[in-house]
Amino acid sequence: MTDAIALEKTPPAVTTQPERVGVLLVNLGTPDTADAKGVRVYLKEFLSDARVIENQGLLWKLVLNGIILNTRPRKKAKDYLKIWNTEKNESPLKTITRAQSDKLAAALGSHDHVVVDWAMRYGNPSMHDRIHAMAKQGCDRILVVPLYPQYSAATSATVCDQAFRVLADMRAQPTLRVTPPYYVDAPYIDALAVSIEKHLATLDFVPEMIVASFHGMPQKYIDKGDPYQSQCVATTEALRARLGPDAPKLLLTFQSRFGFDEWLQPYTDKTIEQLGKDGVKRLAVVMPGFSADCLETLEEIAQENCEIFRHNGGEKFSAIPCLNDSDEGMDMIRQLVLRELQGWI
Ligand SMILES: C=CC1=C(C)c2cc3[nH]c(cc4nc(cc5[nH]c(cc1n2)c(C)c5CCC(=O)O)C(CCC(=O)O)=C4C)c(C)c3C=C
Ligand SMILES: [Fe+2]
Ligand SMILES: [Fe+2]
Repeated sequence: MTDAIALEKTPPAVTTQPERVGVLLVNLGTPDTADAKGVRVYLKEFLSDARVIENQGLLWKLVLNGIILNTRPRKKAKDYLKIWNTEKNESPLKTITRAQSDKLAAALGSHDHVVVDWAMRYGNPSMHDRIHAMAKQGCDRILVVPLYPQYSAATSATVCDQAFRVLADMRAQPTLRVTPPYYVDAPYIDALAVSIEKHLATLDFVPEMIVASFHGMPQKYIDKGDPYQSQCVATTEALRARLGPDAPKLLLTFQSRFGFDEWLQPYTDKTIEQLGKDGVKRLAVVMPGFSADCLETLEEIAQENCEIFRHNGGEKFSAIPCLNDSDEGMDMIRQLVLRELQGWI
């Protein structure tokens, strides 16, 4: 015997609109406002996801609701304010993801039955709203594009979970495809190399080395089988090979540790501190795992880690912008999407 499912009455199975194909770019999410209230709402949704914090037991619920959500939002709101896009009154992650979506739509303009849109896994615009909007526009096929070059259950998998959750109460479901991780795809590695070379050419110094800093995760998730770390290693090796032997040495590290567990090592902040102490004077940092600049790149790396480096003897520091909506970054997304749309357009 199966439980009854409350299927929605709309949209109708037969639409008068032509069949369309949706392409939905999805990034992590970010608060709607740079104040404690906005950050609290966002963190509650984010940190209540069992893909992110796997043990959602009573102890975690007490820690989350009793401590984290009462202390972290105020502190983090101050950090968000430092990087906030005041013109649009939104977080940079939203501004950049929207720009990526607009530019991809323009690049795919010749395919007039393709609808490009963007969403956030946590917060707004929600995947629920954007998938329903696509269905209403007649998209009976949707390509979901998690904007994470390296797969992890905490990022890519939760996007898939959410997409299928949204479809769960639809009577006329669109067919879904999801782009795979692209951590060693040539267009991605090329785009990273070009963006690094372009950025270094704008500096008044040559870095002695480049730190390739990826978002970290608890070591125990890797021990249980998450392939994230090995994909970060593969990206770094491919990038090193692509940059060639004359480029500054590339050093792999992991940033953004959260909580008391052991996270992937070496830690970015400790490495940068040590490099300063060891006499390195000129440093650049690239963040290949982030498709768009965000709190973790603009505040944690470009501000906090720059301070750490200078405090420990470093002199020149530069955070290399993420691929964002740069020409090379957009060309990479376009190629990825066109490859995965094969047979649909
Ligand atoms: C256990 C907690 C976390 C895991 C696992 C995690 C993995 C992970 N995150 C990103 C990308 C981003 N994370 C961002 C912010 C952020 N991440 C965590 C925690 C975990 N992330 C928190 C609590 C926060 C919020 C800020 C804070 O309170 O410290 C962001 C930036 C969002 C923004 O608004 O700008 C991104 C992007 C990846 C790729 C990843 C898996 C490897
Ligand atoms: Fe994170
Ligand atoms: Fe952080």
